[in-house]
Amino acid sequence: MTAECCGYPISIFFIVVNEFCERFSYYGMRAVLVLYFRYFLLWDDDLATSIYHAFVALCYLTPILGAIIADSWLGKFKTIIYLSIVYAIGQVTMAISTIHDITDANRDGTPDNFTFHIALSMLGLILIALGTGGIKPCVAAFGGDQFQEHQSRQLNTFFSVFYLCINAGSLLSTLITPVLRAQECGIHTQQQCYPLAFGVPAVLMVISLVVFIAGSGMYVKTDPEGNIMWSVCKCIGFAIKNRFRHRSSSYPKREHWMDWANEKYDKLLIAQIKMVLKVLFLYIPLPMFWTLFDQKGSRWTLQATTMSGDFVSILISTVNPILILTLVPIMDRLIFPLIQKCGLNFSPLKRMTVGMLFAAMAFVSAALVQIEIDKTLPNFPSSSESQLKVVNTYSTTLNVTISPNEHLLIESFGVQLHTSKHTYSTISCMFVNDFSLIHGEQWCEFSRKFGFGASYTFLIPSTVFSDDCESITEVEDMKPNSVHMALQIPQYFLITTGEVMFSVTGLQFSYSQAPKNMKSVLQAGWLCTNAVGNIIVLIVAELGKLPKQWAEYLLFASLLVAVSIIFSIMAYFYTYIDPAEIEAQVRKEQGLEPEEMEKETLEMEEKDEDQKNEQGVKQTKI
Ligand SMILES: N[C@@H](CC(=O)O)C(=O)NCC(=O)O
Repeated sequence: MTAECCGYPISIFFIVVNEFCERFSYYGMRAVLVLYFRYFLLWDDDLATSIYHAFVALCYLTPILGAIIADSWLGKFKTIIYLSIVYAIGQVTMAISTIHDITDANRDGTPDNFTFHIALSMLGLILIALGTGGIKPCVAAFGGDQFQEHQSRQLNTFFSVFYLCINAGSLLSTLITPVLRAQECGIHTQQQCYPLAFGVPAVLMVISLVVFIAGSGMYVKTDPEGNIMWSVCKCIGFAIKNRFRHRSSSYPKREHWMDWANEKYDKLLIAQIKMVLKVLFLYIPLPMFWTLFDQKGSRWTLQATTMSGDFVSILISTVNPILILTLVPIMDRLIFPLIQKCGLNFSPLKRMTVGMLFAAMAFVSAALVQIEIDKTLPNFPSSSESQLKVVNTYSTTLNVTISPNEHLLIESFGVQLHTSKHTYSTISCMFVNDFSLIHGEQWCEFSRKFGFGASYTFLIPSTVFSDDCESITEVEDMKPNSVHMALQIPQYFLITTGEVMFSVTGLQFSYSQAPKNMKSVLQAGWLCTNAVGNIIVLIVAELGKLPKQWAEYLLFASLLVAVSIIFSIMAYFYTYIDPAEIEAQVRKEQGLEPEEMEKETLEMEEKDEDQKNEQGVKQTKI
């Protein structure tokens, strides 16, 4: 019997605090990672973005490794501890790799040996990906293991609270670590403080580990049952081979193709594999949701850069966790109970379908915003056009004729300021409020707000300093961004509502439909849908360039609607199961472990019928 508080096992307190600290560590490090690549390692945008995406994809591929280790070898508890140690070492390695003084022998403020910093940071990132991905399927499943049969309502609430902790950690760290980076620190020279920005997440990871270990005495720990993954693969392989051997129509058909493993494998294992395969089959369309969802970090952020509003990047990266923190309680406490009161069965798979439709609507909203933005963007010359700018400083209007077949020779001008030889300069700046021209003791100052996205040309006559600053003419080549970024709020609201319906429910569903010894494996399968979704984004971004961004948004929205229709059909034919009951039935048929079975039957009878309805559970025999 585990210690309880308000109907919840006390041990889950340690698990949710552990998750909060771990997610703080992960998202905090991620918030400054691209900046570190760009401004510390001095990589270009493309390399920085590619390595960043490769790292994120790796983080969602390693869960399968963690699940195999947990379910087959070490058990969830030990796997979480060992991989958290690897994770913390990775974070510390990463933080050390950002100390510029280590290789700054000439003390000029920049590292002298970039290879050292690159090698150390790559090692750190690999360890972090192994750690964060490895523990990810185990922590949620381990949290679920703490609940007993009669606590199914509390179990659902746990998954929501778990998701809240993820987003609280993400929100705080996304706000804090960029501020830490902006501080100055160093031994020989003062530079932007990357060691602090990466060091604080490393400390949080150590705290996360300590909190998890502190709860040791209270956890329900289930032992791994041998190398389950290997047995599963062998059993599936045998069923396929056996089916092929008996392909002639003279052999009687079997109810399920996995029944062709009956000759050699335990009925219980076959029943468990059937449960897992049914859920994995249902996962096939799911990556499409993540394909859209993960574009909020790329396409939508880029969209925001063409809109007006200050502090865009900080606000944008926190909109999602802020909305999650508000929407999860509203959904759990208000919307879902209300739907249930109306007598509607809003089962997990229906919620996930509706979640997908919300994500599709978010992309329609993004397309509408894009159409508004496009109206305000300047027309850039296409690959078959040139653009001429004629600045007429003559005292009267001139006619310009352009001969269509004439070839233009475009000269490039020097771009250095403060030298009299150069006549033309281009400066791109952020937050320009003051702009001064200085010539010896004389100066002209322009003090006003220059809009984001705008481009200005200042025509300076040769007489300016003998005449006066008024003779300078300012031309607005490109208008400032005028579509306000507040217009993005509906799309963020829609995608986050979709996330709550899809992701939180998917997490619960993956746990509830998995046999006891394969819970982490199914969590890993669930996380893999995210990795595949990210890979689709990379492929589509590379291959399918549509001429108009809004058209691409609509294409993604239509694809997700099509996928959600397919998913709803698959979901219609899916029968919710209670894995424990099926396992007990199989054991009964095998005449095994009577005492154990009696206990399970008793527990099942005690189950609250209402709680079953809430989950839309229909008992069935596989
Ligand atoms: N909403 C995201 C967090 C974020 O993007 O800030 C989320 O909950 N992700 C799930 C996770 O496990 O990190």
